[in-house]
Amino acid sequence: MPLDLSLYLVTDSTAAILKERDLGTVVEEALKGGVTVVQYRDKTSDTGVQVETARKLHSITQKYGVPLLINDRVDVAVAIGAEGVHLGQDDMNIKDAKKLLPPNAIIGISTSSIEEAKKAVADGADYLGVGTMFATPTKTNTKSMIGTAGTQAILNAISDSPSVGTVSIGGINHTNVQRVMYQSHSPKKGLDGVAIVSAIMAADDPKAAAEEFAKLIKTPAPFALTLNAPRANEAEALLEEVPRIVRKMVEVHPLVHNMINFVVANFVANVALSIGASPIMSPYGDEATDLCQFDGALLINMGTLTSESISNYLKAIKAYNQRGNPVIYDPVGAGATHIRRNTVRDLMRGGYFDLIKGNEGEIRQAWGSSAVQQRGVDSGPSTLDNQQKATLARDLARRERNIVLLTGATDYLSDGERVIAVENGHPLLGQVTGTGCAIGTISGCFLTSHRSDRLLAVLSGILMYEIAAENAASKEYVRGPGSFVPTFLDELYAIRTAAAKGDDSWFVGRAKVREVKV
Ligand SMILES: Cc1ncc(COP(=O)(O)OP(=O)(O)O)c(N)n1
Ligand SMILES: Cc1nc(C(=O)O)sc1CCOP(=O)(O)O
Repeated sequence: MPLDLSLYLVTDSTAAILKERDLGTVVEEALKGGVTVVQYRDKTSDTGVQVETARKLHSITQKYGVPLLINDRVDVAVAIGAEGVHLGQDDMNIKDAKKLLPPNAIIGISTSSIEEAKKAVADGADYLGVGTMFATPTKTNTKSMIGTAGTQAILNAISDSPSVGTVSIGGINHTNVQRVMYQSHSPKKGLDGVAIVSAIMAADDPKAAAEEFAKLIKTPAPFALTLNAPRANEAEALLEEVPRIVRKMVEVHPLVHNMINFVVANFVANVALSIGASPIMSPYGDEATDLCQFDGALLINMGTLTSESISNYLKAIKAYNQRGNPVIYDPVGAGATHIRRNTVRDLMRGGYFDLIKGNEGEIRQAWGSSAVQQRGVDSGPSTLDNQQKATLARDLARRERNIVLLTGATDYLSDGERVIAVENGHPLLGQVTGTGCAIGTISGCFLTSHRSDRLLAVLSGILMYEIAAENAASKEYVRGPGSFVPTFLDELYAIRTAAAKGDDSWFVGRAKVREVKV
């Protein structure tokens, strides 16, 4: 029987999940919906009951040509002639199980670390259950929550073993399954499938639930990043495109939905209006289901975080992710408090960000560096040299499979392959609140209007913004931050007006951009 791990059902006979229903009926409905493997998992029943139940399930799975695996109990698998077993780290080891099972039996093993995964591969496992992906009420005594980043690290570590299958388990549902598959992918090895308990077993209609999973697994994530192959003289090649991308953004007149801190909301809305976009400021997560229908971008800026913010952010991220519209994350003050550090972790687990934008301290926190302690929202003294900043931006973008912008006197922008350094801008930008936050909004406008190369889209936005700042600062009547702000808005408006007329002279010879090799 061929092993297709793509939609792997793990049974659960507890009242909370199975309710009053018959296990065999629920499993059969799930099989009709497209489940490709069934694991009978029962941690409490006596051996006799397990053998009887497993035999009944086997008669059902055989009708659908789908393998039945038995959780933990090699003896039960042997007794009923099941296709294989799924073993935990504390169960019988693979070598002993192989002695008891027929030669072609499938053996899977639970793994939550690189060491466990490598050992399982060396011991001859056919596939690995990799988890726990996300927290789940189905199993609360899980060893460690590894998320997509931990899963990707495990896949990377065993990428020289292409024949070993992998499924992710824990908290996977219809909303996150595409992101789990997409963001867990390491350069050489991806997941073969997902293992699901409650999202199918507890569903009112297990057949429909399985059908929906099967469809989602076959379809690429709506936000899947197309990596444009680096070209010779990459920075120059990108620059040629910038004026056209700015013109396009002005024509599209994108909507940008800002969930932004109250300190800067007014300034940021004015920046968006000046460039020709349509801003809406809405911190209310339930509104996102309507707002995302306008196919604009969502900005999450957690500058003035409150106890309600996180659930509102997660609702909005879910709505925009499902629709495939861009989501930008500005983890303001990410390392300042333990609440913000946890929020970064929870939001990154909770949804996909097309762009993560932040200063050095914030990007290091998003990466998961343990020793980040920010004072307020400032980055604090830099501990990284320029090459290390470029590498950090590249590594985070590669791991998250998105775009990362690390801001500073020099901005580093990466899609995980290319790294572009931008040295435009003016010191007065650092004297006004909201100028950094507005880059998130600007990026949203450009990501909405140019979707085929997200790095180029963000680069175009930064250049429009920072060249306008230089133009404003150069006016003789600008004496400091107070006169800079209105002049800056005027200069953004001037570039937007020129672009609308097809006049690209604002850009000629102005970009200070280079490619960084890391
Ligand atoms: C595919 C898959 N992966 C992991 C598990 C682990 O669950 P469980 O049996 O509860 O735990 P351990 O026995 O591994 O400690 C699974 N059942 N299936
Ligand atoms: C059985 C199991 N094993 C896990 C692990 O991490 O090893 S998590 C888990 C439960 C998964 O249930 P649900 O799909 O309902 O979240």
